[in-house]
Amino acid sequence: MVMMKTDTSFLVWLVQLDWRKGKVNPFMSSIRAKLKPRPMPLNVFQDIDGLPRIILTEPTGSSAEVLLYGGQVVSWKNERKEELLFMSSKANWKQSKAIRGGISVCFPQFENIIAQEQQGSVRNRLWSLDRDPSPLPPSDNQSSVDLILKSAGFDLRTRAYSFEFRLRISLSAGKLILIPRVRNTDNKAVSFTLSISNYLSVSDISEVRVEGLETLDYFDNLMNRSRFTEQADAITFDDQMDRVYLHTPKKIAIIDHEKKRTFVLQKNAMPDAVVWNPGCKKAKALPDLGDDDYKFMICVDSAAIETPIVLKPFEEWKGYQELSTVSSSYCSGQLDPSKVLYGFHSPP
Ligand SMILES: O=P(O)(O)OC[C@H]1O[C@H](O)[C@H](O)[C@@H](O)[C@@H]1O
Repeated sequence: MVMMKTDTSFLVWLVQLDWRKGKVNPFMSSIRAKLKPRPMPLNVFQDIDGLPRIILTEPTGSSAEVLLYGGQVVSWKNERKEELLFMSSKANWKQSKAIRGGISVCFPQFENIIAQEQQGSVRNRLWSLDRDPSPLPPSDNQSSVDLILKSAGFDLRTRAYSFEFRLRISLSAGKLILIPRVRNTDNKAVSFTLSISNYLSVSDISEVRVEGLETLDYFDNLMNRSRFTEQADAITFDDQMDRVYLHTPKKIAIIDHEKKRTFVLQKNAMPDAVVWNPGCKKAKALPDLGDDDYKFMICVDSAAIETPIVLKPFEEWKGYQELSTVSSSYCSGQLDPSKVLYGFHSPP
């Protein structure tokens, strides 16, 4: 038996041998296949509600959990095992409705066109693992997962067209990245709106400021979608809020004074941002939200709402969202929000 120093040099030798023979030897091919570095298996398990759940981990100790149901991220913990996403205390974990909390995709429409399937139906469907995420490189199975939802067998009713929705979810130290892609697999042009709905966990909504949206125009969903211009220096919350901010900068900071933590949301190809907190009254009216849960959550979503995305047949749209956290001491005046939003240089 020939012993080689490394698997790689042995493989090179096998390839050269096959090449010299001008044909593929099945015996050699099977040895080669066995020696090929195998990707680590995905960490998938069934939770108590029978929902397949994928656990992502990375070397500093942070983790994320993703459900095939809805392609939804239901947990993101930092290296100190603190949960960063909000999950409703009354979330419905059965496969019938969207799960209130975590990060979900609202597609192919943001508005509530069909009463039973508010904000798009992809969050109420069982996604699959995407074995071929190309042209993205294959993902590292420990810290990344690729999901796909194809419209085949999918009753869109008001929007009967075919598409493939791919979603890569990647975890790294202090960061959670989502790359949504939509391919039009129909033979006609299609249009859609979407949002990546981020339920962030906060200490107390009255202690939260959202920065980066000042001076922008927004639609107020609580005022029949009337258009206003933001006058405040930062968004603060003392009641229900439901707004779509238009043409936002690529970075938005969500500053939690009490926790001394700032979430930084960075996004691409999704020009709008939804800011939602149900406040006390609406929280009581939502059957899958605890009465006091509104205090501990804020939704800041990456979205494309004002101008629908139009795809020609077989064209693909690709978005990007990155969530990260930085510790902050805003209440003691140490955090300069412009540094969080624009780095250490002043905005141009
Ligand atoms: O109850 P859902 O369909 O999950 O929607 C929850 C909320 O999502 C968004 O933020 C919308 O702007 C709100 O109008 C809506 O109430």
